[in-house]
This record gives sequence, structure tokens and C-alpha cells, in this order.
Amino acid sequence: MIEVVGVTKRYGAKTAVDRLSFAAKPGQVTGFLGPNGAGKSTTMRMIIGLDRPTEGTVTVNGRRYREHAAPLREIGALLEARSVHPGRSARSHLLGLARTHGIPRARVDEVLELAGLTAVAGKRAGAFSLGMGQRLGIAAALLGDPAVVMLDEPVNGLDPEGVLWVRGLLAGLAAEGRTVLLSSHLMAETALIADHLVVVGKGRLLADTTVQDLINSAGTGVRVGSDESDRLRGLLARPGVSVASSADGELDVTGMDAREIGLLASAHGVPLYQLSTRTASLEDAFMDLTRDSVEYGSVPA
Ligand SMILES: Nc1ncnc2c1ncn2[C@@H]1O[C@H](COP(=O)(O)OP(=O)(O)OP(=O)(O)O)[C@@H](O)[C@H]1O
Repeated sequence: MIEVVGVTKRYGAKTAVDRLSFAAKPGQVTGFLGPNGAGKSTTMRMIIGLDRPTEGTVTVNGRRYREHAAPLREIGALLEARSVHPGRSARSHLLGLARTHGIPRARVDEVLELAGLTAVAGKRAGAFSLGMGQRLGIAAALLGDPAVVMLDEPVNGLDPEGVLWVRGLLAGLAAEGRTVLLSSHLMAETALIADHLVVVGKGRLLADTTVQDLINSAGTGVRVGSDESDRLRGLLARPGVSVASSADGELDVTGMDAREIGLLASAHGVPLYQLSTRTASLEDAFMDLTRDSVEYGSVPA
């Protein structure tokens, strides 16, 4: 279990994390989402004691990171900037880590196998592709057989087979009852892996929810096209129904489903050329949620 309680992190005048609270629970994959600069990496650094909160507390399995006697056995982490000596082989890198924690040699071979790196275990890590480097980072995170696994952008640089491998691996870790936290700025990708979502923007909590609830909260609507849209608009003017015009003159209706609208139009002889239910995609839901907290948004054309 990871618990972040009332955490603020300031760097001089910059507030990177702002009164943030959430928990990542055992048996679940929790997706930690937010646009660039939202404070995800800062929060993850505080979870593993690389940074101290200005205010608030962060605990892993009930204790601060530095209070654990063998932290690698409590939480395994892959952070983006993790460095591996380029001249060392994957195996010697992992053996070095294992030695500092009294982890048996056999476990190094196990995680090499798990990460699909056995065949290249003797190669210099400096010659690794980005994807192989990610696999090595994940292998290192799993070395101590930790109850909590935290990965910053784990699918970054992985090919489709690698992405599937990460998905399966994380689902398996959660099914074993472990706590899994992964960060991303890709909502759709995260929704395929995560059970629960924590969304942040400008350091603040924007949502702490399940994937399904987030889609539902973004709402669904019906797009209706008619050459007699003014008449249709009049017919739709009733309590609980809202009608907006789309850029190309069609109507976006909420509060009535497609069938009800079709029957109403038909009963009044209003011809329709389009009637379609629009389910907000996850990316739409994410954009809606984070619109006001994107630091470096692109200017619309
Ligand atoms: N050491 C630091 N000194 C000053 N500002 C910092 C420092 N570390 C992070 N920040 C600022 O804090 C904010 C949050 O950064 P952070 O890297 O945690 O965001 P992020 O959500 O991980 O973003 P990304 O998705 O781009 O990795 C940013 O505005 C960043 O510039």
C-alpha cells in the first residue's frame, strides 16, 4: 500500500505538488495520470525517499521509505532517470543491487528470465535499446520480490510485444495481491492496464476514480443532423434536455437517447440525416479533466 497524505512539494516559488492525497491499494493496478509537469515524477520521488515533502507524509506499507530496513524488499521502483553504468552487463548490474540487499544470486537469474533478458544478460547495458533498458529497469524493480511495485512510464520505448508483456506482468503482480502504481500521460494505454485511476494536474488531485466512472462522468450525447434543425430544436426544448449546435450545424443533445429523439422527429415529420450516440472516449474524458491544468498546451490552429 502506498499512502500519500496532504503532500505539498515546493521548489522555491514553484509548487510542484499541491496538497495531494491518494492511496494505491494492494491487489490493484493504479494508474497515475497527468499532463507534462503535473507532479507525477516528483510524487514518485517522494514515495521512494529521493525527495522530501515540504508538507504532508508519504508511506509505503505503513512506514516512510527510509524507515524500512530493506527498502528494495518493500517497494521496487523504476523511475525514468534510473541510471545503469553503461559498461556493466545487465547481470552484473542486478548482482550489484542484489548484493547490497542480501538477495540470493538465483533471484537475479529469475528476474532476468521474467524480463526476457536471459539471452542478453552478459551484454553491456550501454549497448541496450531503450526498450531493453526499460526491461532491465523493471527487472531491477522486481529483484527484491516487493509487495509494492512503482513504475514511471513503463511502456515508454517498448515495442507492441513489450507493451503486451508489461500489461500481462502488471496484471499478474496485482493478481498476486501486490500494489502496483504506474504513471503515464497516455489515458487510453493506462485504461487497458489499470483498475483505478488517480489523475493530477498542476500538482493537484483532479480525480480518484475507476476507469468506468471516469467515462460515465464525461457523459454521452447524441449527434443529430437535420435540414430542419430549428424545428427540431423547438421539439427538443423540454426539461432535462440540453441542445448545443456543433461547428457544422448539427445538434448535440444530452438528456434523451437516440431512440427517443428518432421517434420524436418521426412523429413530427422532421427528416433526419444523422442520428448517432457519441460515447466520450477516454482521451476526451482526460482532456476535459485536465484542460485547465495543462502547462504547455499547444495553441489551437
Ligand atoms: N528539482 C526541481 N526544481 C524546480 N522545479 C522542479 C523540480 N522538479 C520538478 N520541478 C517542477 O515541478 C513540476 C512538476 O514536475 P514533475 O516532473 O513532477 O511532473 P510530471 O508530471 O512527472 O511531468 P512529466 O510527465 O513531464 O514527466 C514541473 O513544473 C517541474 O518543472
